[in-house]
Amino acid sequence: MAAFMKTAVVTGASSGIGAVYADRLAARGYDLILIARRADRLTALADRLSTQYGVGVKTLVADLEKSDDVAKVEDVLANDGSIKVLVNNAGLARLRTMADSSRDDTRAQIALNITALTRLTETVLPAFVARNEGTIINVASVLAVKSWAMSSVYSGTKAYVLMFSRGIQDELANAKSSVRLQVVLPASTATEIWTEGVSGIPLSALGQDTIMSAEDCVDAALAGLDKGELVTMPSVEDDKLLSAYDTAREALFTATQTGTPASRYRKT
Ligand SMILES: NC(=O)C1=CN([C@@H]2O[C@H](COP(=O)(O)OP(=O)(O)OC[C@H]3O[C@@H](n4cnc5c(N)ncnc54)[C@H](OP(=O)(O)O)[C@@H]3O)[C@@H](O)[C@H]2O)C=CC1
Ligand SMILES: N[C@@H](C=O)C(=O)O
Repeated sequence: MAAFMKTAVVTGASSGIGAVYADRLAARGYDLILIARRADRLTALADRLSTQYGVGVKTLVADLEKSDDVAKVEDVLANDGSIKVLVNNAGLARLRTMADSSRDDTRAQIALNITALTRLTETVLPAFVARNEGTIINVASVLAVKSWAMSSVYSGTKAYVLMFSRGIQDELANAKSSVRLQVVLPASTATEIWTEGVSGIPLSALGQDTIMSAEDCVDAALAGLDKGELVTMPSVEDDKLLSAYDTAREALFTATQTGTPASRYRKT
């Protein structure tokens, strides 16, 4: 039975980008498991999506910064063979300098953006690989390739998401697997992350022409998925920039494989 059903899991579905993923995946006929902390938001979204699209929607209230709650989610995911898509979207930004950051802010970003995403990926990946089907979408950020003075920890977590995803993509390609992993790097998107209480920066402080709607972001990301992209940057017009970045990265890595110190470091 599970083989004929298709369920998508979306973390951080109670607002912003995650809520739009939930909507778009429901429109594509997926039953949903929606995860976040705010039960009221999840229930309201579940009611709307099940009515609008006629899909089954379950909600799972979990604080993914907490190991026990992640374990609860892992348990659900590990025992549901109908899961075909995991959107690792839940994320937290605390944009402030290290001097102004608390250790709790740092811990929370690492726990949610890195640890929970890794654990949920580890949970679904073996079953996807065994069935040779399934899609993981990891939401990183353009701040995976750029660190500001105020984004050291956040950028570090998103660089992890990018590199973690790229390694798994190589692994899947080497195994000629049909399992897909797409990593999405949104730029500034109009969501609740841009509030004093979350990132510490209100949306009004950003260049207004740099902000994308969450709907445009997710629709572009899904268009990238449909095109077979591994890395999708919804706001980048010139896609050659991404291939140039990858080429430079590969060239730099290859140049490290010499076994000898570079001449500028040798005593003359
Ligand atoms: N908006 C932007 O400019 C950009 C966003 N991103 C990334 O997009 C993703 C979605 O963020 P966005 O939609 O913008 O922001 P929102 O703040 O609107 O959404 C964040 C989602 O994550 C959930 N979440 C936060 N903390 C936890 C937690 N401890 N446990 C479980 N769920 C949690 C929130 O739900 P709840 O509070 O109910 O738990 C909410 O559903 C994040 O990974 C973010 O880093 C990347 C680049 C740009
Ligand atoms: N989520 C944003 C910062 O808060 C970003 O990634 O740009």
